[in-house]
Amino acid sequence: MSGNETPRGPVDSSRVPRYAGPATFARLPRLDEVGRADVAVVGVPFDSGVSYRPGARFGGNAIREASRLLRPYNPAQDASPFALAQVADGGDIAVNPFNIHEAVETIEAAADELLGTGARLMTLGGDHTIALPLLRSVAKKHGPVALLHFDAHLDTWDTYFGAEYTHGTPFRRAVEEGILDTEALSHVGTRGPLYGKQDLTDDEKMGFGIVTSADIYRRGADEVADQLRQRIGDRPLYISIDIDCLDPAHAPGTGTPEAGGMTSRELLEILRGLASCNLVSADVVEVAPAYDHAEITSVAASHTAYELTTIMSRQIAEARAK
Ligand SMILES: N=C(N)NCCCC(=O)O
Ligand SMILES: [Zn+2]
Ligand SMILES: [Zn+2]
Repeated sequence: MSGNETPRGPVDSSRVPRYAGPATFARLPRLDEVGRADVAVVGVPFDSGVSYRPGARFGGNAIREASRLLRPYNPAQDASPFALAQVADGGDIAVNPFNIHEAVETIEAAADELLGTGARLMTLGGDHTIALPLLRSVAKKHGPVALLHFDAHLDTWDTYFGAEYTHGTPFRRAVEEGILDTEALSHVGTRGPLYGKQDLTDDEKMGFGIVTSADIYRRGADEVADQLRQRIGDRPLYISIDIDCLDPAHAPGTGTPEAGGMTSRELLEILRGLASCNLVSADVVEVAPAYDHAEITSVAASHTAYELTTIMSRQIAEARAK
């Protein structure tokens, strides 16, 4: 969309019931229907990097299904994200499930192509392995980026069974590759048992700060968001959200659940508190619908992607108005 075209929004739910027709994210047009987008929502059906329960390859489509109920106006951010900018569903990146190295390359190349059109990416995973190629691509465009990583887990481990590309290792690889701005890296929602204390020492050496799920409970979402915002400043920011950052009560449909997590309300409120950050792209990963009930997890993930999309759309509209 150029500056003065009106974005094409979702299917009108007062004319076509929201449960009818194919499920694109938020019932938005497909990318090939609008030509180009300011925000491209893409699925990455890949889960060959998991260490425990598989099934996140089905996450993107589960989120799309759950997102049928999203409405066009977001009161929490006082914005109509799909009117402010062209948001479109770019479909899935087809990746090889039998060759992780090839899959990682395919994801990076597809992200390069989409970012090359000027779009920001809202990626629906897939397991957390996919954050590495996405960050590589984003860093090619913006240089090393600030990272907010919402997750029960650190995902800065070194290898599993000798494998360097897994869902527990993307952020160590990213630090090694110099694609993250090590002055502005935070995990949010961290909790649960580790392999040893060294995990934390290593993680700190890489430059990460940690806001545990207990910190969020004690200090509240607003204070946490303020602190994160200060650390990030106006750096280009990537937000990676592993849905297992939520308590299993709020997100049972995931592969490596850990008790004692934040609520979906806390996650959404922290994100809203980051609305002024320069969000260049984001992902929501690790939704595994086979373990879900009543779409609890995919509803939470769809609202999470909606808040992230709203932040990006508002910034695109503001930049255009200048
Ligand atoms: N990224 C996610 N969801 N989990 C990583 C867990 C790695 C482990 O099994 O220790
Ligand atoms: Zn996790
Ligand atoms: Zn993760």
